[in-house]
Amino acid sequence: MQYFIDVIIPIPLKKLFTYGITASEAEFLKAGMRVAVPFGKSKIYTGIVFSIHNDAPTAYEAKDIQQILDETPIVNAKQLQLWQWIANYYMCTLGDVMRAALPSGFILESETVITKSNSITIDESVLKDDEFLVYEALQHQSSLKIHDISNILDKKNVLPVIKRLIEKEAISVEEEVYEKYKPKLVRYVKLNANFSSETALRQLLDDLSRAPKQKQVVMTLFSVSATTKKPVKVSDLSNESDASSSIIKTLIDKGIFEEYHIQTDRVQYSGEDNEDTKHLNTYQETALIEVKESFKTHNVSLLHGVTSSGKTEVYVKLIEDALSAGKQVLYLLPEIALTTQLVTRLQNYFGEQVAVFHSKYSTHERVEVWNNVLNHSAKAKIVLGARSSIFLPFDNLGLIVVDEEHEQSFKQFDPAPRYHARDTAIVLAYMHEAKILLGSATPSLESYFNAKQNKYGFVELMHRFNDVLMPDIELVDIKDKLKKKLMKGHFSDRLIGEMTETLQEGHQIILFQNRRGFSPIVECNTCGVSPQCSNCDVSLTYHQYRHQLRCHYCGYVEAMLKKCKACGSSEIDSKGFGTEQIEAEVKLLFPDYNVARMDLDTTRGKYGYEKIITALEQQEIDILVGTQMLTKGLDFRNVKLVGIMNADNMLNFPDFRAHERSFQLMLQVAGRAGRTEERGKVLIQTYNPYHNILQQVSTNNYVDMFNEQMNDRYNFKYPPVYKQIKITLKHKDYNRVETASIWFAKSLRQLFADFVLGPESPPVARIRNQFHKNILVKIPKNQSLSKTKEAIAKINNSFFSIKDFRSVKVILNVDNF
Ligand SMILES: Nc1ncnc2c1ncn2[C@@H]1O[C@H](COP(=O)(O)OP(=O)(O)OP(=O)(O)O)[C@@H](O)[C@H]1O
Ligand SMILES: [Zn+2]
Repeated sequence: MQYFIDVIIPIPLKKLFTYGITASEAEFLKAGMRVAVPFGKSKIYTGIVFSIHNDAPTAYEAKDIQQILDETPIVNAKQLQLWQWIANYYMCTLGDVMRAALPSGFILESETVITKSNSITIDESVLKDDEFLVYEALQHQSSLKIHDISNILDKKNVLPVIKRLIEKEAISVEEEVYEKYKPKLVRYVKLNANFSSETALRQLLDDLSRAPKQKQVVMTLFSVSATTKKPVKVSDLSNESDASSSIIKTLIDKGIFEEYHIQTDRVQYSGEDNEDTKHLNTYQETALIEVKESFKTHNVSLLHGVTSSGKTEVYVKLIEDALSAGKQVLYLLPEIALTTQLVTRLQNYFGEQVAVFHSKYSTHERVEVWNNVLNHSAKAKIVLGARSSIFLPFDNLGLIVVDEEHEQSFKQFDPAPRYHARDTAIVLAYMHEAKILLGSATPSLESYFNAKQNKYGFVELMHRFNDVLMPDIELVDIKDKLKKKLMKGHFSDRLIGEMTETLQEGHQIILFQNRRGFSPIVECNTCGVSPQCSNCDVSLTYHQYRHQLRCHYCGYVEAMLKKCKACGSSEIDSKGFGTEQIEAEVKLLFPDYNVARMDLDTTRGKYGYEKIITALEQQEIDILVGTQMLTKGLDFRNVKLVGIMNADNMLNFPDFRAHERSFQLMLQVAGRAGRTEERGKVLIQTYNPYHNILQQVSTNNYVDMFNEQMNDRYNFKYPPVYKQIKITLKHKDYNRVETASIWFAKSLRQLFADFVLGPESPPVARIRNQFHKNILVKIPKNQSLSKTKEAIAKINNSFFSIKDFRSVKVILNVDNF
């Protein structure tokens, strides 16, 4: 009998690839293990075993695998099931999903770069001959590709050697990957078990009466362990008892204390201010009961709770329940909201059971969390993570929380899989028979719609914690202010007045400047030409700080012009305003106060964002100017005033969700004001104070907004009323992409008639020298989504059988909003 495996390879192949294995390999292998497999002429990939069977492929001769890389599966059956759902629903390949799902540390492949490990020096005698050859080569070259190593060793299958070298910590994969891989060990002490009986203990204290310092330390250990019920760090004990570490050492040497180590996670949990969970107020209590009640009839529930109502505390109670039922918990958040603020809050409740999963972590840190979840480690009972944490190897989920569920960043736009983490999490919860709670102060229309349709359970929490009033929101008409000459730069007299008062009272201020679609561009005052990116059809953005012009699409940079390239005039002006300019103006208006700025430029680096947040918390900053980043569920104690510099540019953004998003954004920023005792104040500057959305924002009227927007969605056939698939075609030759997109749209129209829109050139028609064309397919509720996708996939296949179109890139984006 012959044995075969179907393998997922991390490249976009339409089908799984079949390889031959021996009978004993067949016995050993399980789905979810990694194997090294040859592919194409000389490539080797890390693949995941999908299934084991006896059917030889008919279209090709199965090659043999090179090597088995795992002893036990690193991907479980539920994950493989989820991967299939994603590939199917989002119209991509299992290879695409695999690449997104696995931390890159798990995927060795031909393109992998190997470097010398710089952390330790290796005892060369432990290296086998082939290992030594590679190791030595790396003493002379800074990095090697896998095929270089193949050449050095003169054999094809080099992955086992590399794997051994990694295990011996002699090499690193992809520079940063292994450099930080050194578990941090923290010293703890406990009382030796010999003294656990009361008599033994009394005896010990008697014996120690002649060593009062030591006795004191023993007593402190007692009281500390009694209050925290957690492991006691040597450092904490030394602080608490005011004793030097040498006294603790004496106690350890005498066998009275036992010393032990715990490997701490990368995100340090500072067990110091160990809080018991807070008591819920009556509103929260009611909401909690209602959520539990809704879970009796629904798997998914939506918690609509106004800003600062204390949704987090409600989640905490639900998490406690899931944990005590022995289940795992996933707490999903938008990337940017994953700050120490929330991490610390949860760690105060759940200690080291919380693991954090974040894209700013090195792949090795991610591998570590992966393994902790896989092995049911006590350190990963709760995973707090961004989008990609839905891919972790859970096998026993009891609860998923999706906080800030309206956030757009849960959707991955590029590359494939173009999945939405909230929607995928719902499927994940279903597979585990777990409950899932979506929470937001400003729910997405689709979730609220589903709740109204009773597809989801629905719970409201409409009171701020502490009974603080919702902030007072005032609209300031800048057109009128301009006419009356009451504007200084971008600041109205109202805003300046409120700012002055707030600062005098010792409170802090947040100024919000939406950047999207309104970046500062440069224009020649003489001929009106503004410098364009040479690769993309957009104007370059002016960055004052570096005195540069940049393209936000491709990253192109040039120095700021001295003269207009078109007419040579030196009268060049910057139009529009970004955060930088607001910051500069504030500094002039309020020279005696500390001003800081938070946007993509100031928050690079792993902790860039957190540094600014901490500075604001510590009140080192009086006025913070920032973009969207400011909106993500942050909790500040002393911010009293929020200014929204210009509401109009977000409202006018060409997107069917622009109004919904503006509403969410403004209410979220407004929600940062007045979260403790005093009511906060929000000023919104606008040219159009009668705009419905602004009226709805100022009265905090979600329901009005919902009804009005839903009306538009019905009328114009948009989600959540219709489903939507966007097809983007790209090519460097405009004519080719145009012909191709016309062909594609025509084929679609034969099936879907009026529900096909386009092809259209997007507002930015050329990016990185590629021309784009978009086609939109709208799918009414009564039309089968899966049949529609099948039909599109078929058209896509015929498309690629046309020779002229083969070089055109086609992107399918399901739920592209
Ligand atoms: N039961 C409680 N006891 C004590 N403090 C509480 C309680 N509930 C909430 N708080 C405090 O109130 C503040 C707001 O709570 P939280 O951050 O959970 O609100 P939220 O609903 O998540 O708001 P947002 O949607 O704006 O993020 C926090 O500082 C929190 O510590
Ligand atoms: Zn560009």
